Amino acid sequence: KVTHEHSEALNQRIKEHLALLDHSDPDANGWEQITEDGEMKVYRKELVQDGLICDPLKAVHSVGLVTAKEMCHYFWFPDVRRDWEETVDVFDVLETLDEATTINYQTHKQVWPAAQRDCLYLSSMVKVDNPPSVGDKIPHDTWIVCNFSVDHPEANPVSGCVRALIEVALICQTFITLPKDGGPITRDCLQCDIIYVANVNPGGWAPASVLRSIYKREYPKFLNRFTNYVQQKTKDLKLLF
Ligand SMILES: CCCc1ccc(-c2ccc(S(=O)(=O)CCO)cc2)cc1[C@H]1C[C@H]1c1ccccn1
Repeated sequence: KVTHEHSEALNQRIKEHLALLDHSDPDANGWEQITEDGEMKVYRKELVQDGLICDPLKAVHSVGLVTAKEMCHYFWFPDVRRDWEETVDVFDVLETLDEATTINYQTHKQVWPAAQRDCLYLSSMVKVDNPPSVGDKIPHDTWIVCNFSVDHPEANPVSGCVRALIEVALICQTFITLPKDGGPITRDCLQCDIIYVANVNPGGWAPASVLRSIYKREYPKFLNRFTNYVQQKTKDLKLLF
């Protein structure tokens, strides 16, 4: 397995994010629920670092009809980013490190009165081989996409943008309910549990009220839009495990 210069950092972050699979009760540990929409619950912590709003965000969700690999694939796959991302203007893949790892540059639509933000990050999709089992449910497969800020010599930043720093993970697990009649596994047998975490450092000052209202509005919208997108995209395709 060929590694790249960020392999160490990636593996370290995956290890840290997988600790989330212990499904420690998000209502504990100081998480404040900001949204509930069906199976989707969104939590945040209020965190100010160097005067900047860096609220950690965590969302848990469970959706039918799709597998963990499909969810992670469409979250990672650069070619479809624009189909579901609506807060991103410029999006470029600067480098492809391997068949599941790219370095991306993107700008986010400006939200007045904050300056426009851009992000330069590594994005990698990894299958988790021996995930910590959770309670009595045995996942069929577990996949993770990690997006975290890196430097890159070829970044040609859009002038005027403030560089935001991100630490994001999407962890997905497929649970299968075998059909009673012993028939083939269809999409109706699938349930995909999702844990999404995002730590965004805005990189420069922005009004706390503006940032917190953006996050409260944008994260639930993005999670609903993205999960619906994957269900639509995969409904007539063979199941991808
Ligand atoms: C001042 C901070 C600006 C800002 C920086 C960064 C991000 C952001 C970056 C990456 C990811 S992702 O999950 O890795 C998907 C790939 O794009 C999500 C969010 C969002 C915002 C702001 C624009 C807001 C927002 C919040 C939530 C979802 C989408 N957009």
